Amino acid sequence: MSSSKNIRIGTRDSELATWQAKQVAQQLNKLGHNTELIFVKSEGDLDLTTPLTEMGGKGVFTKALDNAMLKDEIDIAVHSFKDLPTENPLPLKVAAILERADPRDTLVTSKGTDFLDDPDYRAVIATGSNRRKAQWLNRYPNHEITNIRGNVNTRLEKVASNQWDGAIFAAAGLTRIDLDHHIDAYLDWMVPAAAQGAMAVMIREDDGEMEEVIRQLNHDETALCTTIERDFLHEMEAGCSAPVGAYANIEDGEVHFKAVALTLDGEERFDYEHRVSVGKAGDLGLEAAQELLEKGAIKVIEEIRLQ
Ligand SMILES: NCc1[nH]cc(CCC(=O)O)c1CC(=O)O
Repeated sequence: MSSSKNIRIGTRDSELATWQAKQVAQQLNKLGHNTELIFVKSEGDLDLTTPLTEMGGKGVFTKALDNAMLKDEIDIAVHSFKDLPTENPLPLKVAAILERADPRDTLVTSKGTDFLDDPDYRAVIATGSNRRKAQWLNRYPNHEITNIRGNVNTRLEKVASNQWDGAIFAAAGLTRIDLDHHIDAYLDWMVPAAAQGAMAVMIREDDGEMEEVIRQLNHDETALCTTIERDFLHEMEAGCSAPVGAYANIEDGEVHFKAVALTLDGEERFDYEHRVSVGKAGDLGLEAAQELLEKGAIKVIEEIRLQ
């Protein structure tokens, strides 16, 4: 591809999405390509009142960018990989998965974390995610979860104004936009969302020229791990609103994979944990889903369908 033509990078206009798109622009600039950012508003950003779990779930943040790409208004789209549905019927594909940042969930509090040690304190914790809600209630059964929407900045303001005891955020989101000083605790015990902390770059399926450029940005280890996590999610037929977590990482040539599915009230959980050599990790996501469904996690999926 000639380096004089701009690569049109489509992104949502939130601070986090813009940061991520700029990151991709920088990497492309380093490879000698010119770039421009094109901002596209998504349904998920425009409607801030409907709970995410009721917005038709799949693709509320990605549909507008998909359409812009299909109409040839942009060449590539940058996404938080965890926001991308595992099923994509459109003639679009992921051409690169970038190196993952910190995958952990974190707690931001209004008055410190001491309340976590008081078993009688009935804390109110804000999150819009069923995965975070179910895992939190599993660990802190007498706490209350309140639903939230809105971008990272609005959610932080509400914690600061003491409306809640705390709210849960992805470490990667806060760190990328320099707000990680708000983090009061890293929730190492919480299993992250599939692909949390990773970015994906999408292209038109038939755009071979762009594919050659973009695939240079791929980070192989991140791609292997997030593929296992998303295979698991897909095989569970769980969708992004399910109380399901999945996290794979590579240590000493082995893939370590953890997956969890919980009932929405957090009372029941189904856990999977396994290590295999990198060469044998291809089917880990599928195996984990089959094992958990057999163990009883099918009820988690049925519960989410009835919602
Ligand atoms: N659901 C929105 C969303 N999509 C990606 C991130 C953070 C960045 C990432 O996980 O890659 C966030 C915010 C959050 O979960 O707190």
